[in-house]
Amino acid sequence: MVTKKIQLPREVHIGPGLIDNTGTICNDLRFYNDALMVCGPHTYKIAGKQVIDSLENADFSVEVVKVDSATQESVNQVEEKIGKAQVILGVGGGKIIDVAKMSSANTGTYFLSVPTTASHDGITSPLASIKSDKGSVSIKAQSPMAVVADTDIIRNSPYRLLASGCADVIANYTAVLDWKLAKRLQNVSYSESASSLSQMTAKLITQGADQIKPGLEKSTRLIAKALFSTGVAISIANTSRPASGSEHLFSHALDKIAEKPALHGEQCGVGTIMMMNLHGGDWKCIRDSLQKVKAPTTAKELGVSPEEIIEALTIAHTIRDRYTILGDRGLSREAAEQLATSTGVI
Ligand SMILES: NC(=O)C1=CN([C@@H]2O[C@H](COP(=O)(O)OP(=O)(O)OC[C@H]3O[C@@H](n4cnc5c(N)ncnc54)[C@H](OP(=O)(O)O)[C@@H]3O)[C@@H](O)[C@H]2O)C=CC1
Ligand SMILES: O=C(CO)COP(=O)(O)O
Ligand SMILES: [Zn+2]
Repeated sequence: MVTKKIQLPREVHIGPGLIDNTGTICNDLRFYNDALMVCGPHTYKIAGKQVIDSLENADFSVEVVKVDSATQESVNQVEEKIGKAQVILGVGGGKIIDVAKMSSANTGTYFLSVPTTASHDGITSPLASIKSDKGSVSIKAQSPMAVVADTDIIRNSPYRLLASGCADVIANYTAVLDWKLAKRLQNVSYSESASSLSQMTAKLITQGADQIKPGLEKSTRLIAKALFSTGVAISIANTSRPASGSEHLFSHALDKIAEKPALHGEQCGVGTIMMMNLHGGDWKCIRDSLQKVKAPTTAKELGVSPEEIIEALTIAHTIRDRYTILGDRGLSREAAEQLATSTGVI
């Protein structure tokens, strides 16, 4: 009988003003004395200082590492500062959470996920996306012991980041189609429950798209919960497959070649339009949902050139050894141009 281990967050705290409870949440988890906080230059000001105050009020001594990319160098930088810390807190967007997640796993330290926005579905997942010149790899790290999601901070984050989070969830549609295809053609390991949870979560966003508005607590909660449950799907699958397929390969390719890439979720959303077209599905419905939540649907809105879109489409299949609708040979230049044109992306 095949055995399986599913790692999930132990506690998920969501609500307004929760950031000030970070110290007591840590104590309740039996963490004391030393903590290491990872944040970015912006998120330090937005939430980092409050996290430090809360931890110091709970008698922690806090070390801080500021990083600006989700690279191995950043992970090393955090690991060098680990000292006697029992817990690493990632306070920020996706790249900060990935660096904290990876360095905590490498050093046998616990991890707390403190999202300052709802832009990506790595908040609760056990995998970290680490970047290098060669592209992006998805590495097994660990799930957070707790998530502390302060909806005041998330609600007040730039709406563009929240729309990007919606698009990262909408990408689940093509990710699941790619996963099913890979199961049929390559017999890859597949989980029906992870796949169903991922699809159902994407539906929550597309069916609720009309209600998603900037500044609303209710919208913030909907997006955050959708990102959490996508993370749970990733945990169940033990691979990012339920949330990352050809549309993500396209986004990772853009990150590699574009002069000024857009946000992760934004690129994945545009990728979903095109990959859904390749799957023969209802790509117009994907585009309309993205438009409703005010996420980009064109190269112009992403701020990348038509040429960069075409190039990313032609190299996307080389990014990872992950079978998708792009097949082994990927798209020819002509096919890529036709796809981007016929879906209105360029
Ligand atoms: N592990 C996983 O399963 C997953 C990982 N990812 C990864 O996550 C990353 C994408 O995450 P994303 O959050 O889009 O990008 P970033 O982490 O790059 O964050 C984007 C920007 O938003 C800023 N920011 C964050 N919160 C706030 C706020 N409250 N107010 C103002 N600015 C804020 C950040 O500040 P600062 O400069 O201070 O950091 C940063 O400049 C990618 O690297 C992607 O691969 C995505 C999905 C799943
Ligand atoms: O972005 C992700 C899911 O939304 C993580 O997936 P990757 O495996 O593509 O890094
Ligand atoms: Zn993603």
